[in-house]
Amino acid sequence: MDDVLQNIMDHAVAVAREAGQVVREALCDEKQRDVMTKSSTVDLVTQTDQRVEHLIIQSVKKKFPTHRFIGEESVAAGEACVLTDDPTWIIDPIDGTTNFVHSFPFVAVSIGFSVDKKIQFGVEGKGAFCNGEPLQVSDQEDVRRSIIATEFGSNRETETVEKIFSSLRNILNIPVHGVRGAGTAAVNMCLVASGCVEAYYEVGVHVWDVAAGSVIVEEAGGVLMDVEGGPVDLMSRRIVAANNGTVAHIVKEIDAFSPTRDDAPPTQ
Ligand SMILES: O=P(O)(O)OC[C@@]1(O)O[C@H](CO)[C@@H](O)[C@@H]1O
Ligand SMILES: [Mg+2]
Ligand SMILES: [Mg+2]
Repeated sequence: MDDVLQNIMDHAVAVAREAGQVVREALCDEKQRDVMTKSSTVDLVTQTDQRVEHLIIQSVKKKFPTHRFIGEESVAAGEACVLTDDPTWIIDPIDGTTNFVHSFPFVAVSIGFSVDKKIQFGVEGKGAFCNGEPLQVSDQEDVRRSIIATEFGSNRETETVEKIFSSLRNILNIPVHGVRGAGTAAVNMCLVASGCVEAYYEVGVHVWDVAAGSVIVEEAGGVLMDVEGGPVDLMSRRIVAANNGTVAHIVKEIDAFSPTRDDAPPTQ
């Protein structure tokens, strides 16, 4: 990794730790978990999400004034969600806000950094690490001996819920050892990277949920795919992250659909 990128990554790690501390403290303070809603009554946000995103963006802007941002809460406030070739920080200040609101203790501060529309950190084969320890995906080749992670998302339209359950039924019927969900895409992807689960899939994620996790999975030796096979498109809101190409064949069991893309022009 060149010095410039290393410098950017060091800053990302430092600001993620600072943000994590704010989230940790807010978990113990009911007032900081006061809930508001966004696209639906189950799409939650708190002042802490907004505060943490602000903290990260201000900190980065000070050091790298020309860089661009895609932040979950900035997009919710009306900013464009467009990935250009420019250096861009892709931020989910709290991935797992529902967990956070309920003190269910799995949340992540998710920060990805892209240049030329490619997530950069780790792409040079330097590996993925958790507190200095290298991460490695599971070597399991048999999907029947696998744990698969997924989520139910926040879209409760009948047709969407039917498709989610249809995929889940197909996967359970393989049969797999188990199905799990941490309530956060970023944590699910880190679980794939650390070998605790063999694969994670979801339709309905956003680019800020998966940008950082995608490179962590790849650097830990895993593969990314679209839910119908083929290359993943981080703006498509569909993802499969697996330990290897064999387990990634769960794509055959997924009842795929196409939510509105993250980079779709706003409707008038
Ligand atoms: O809203 P948040 O807490 O940042 O995102 C969390 C989450 O709902 O986003 C994904 C679906 O959009 C799910 O994987 C995950 O559970
Ligand atoms: Mg999220
Ligand atoms: Mg979030």
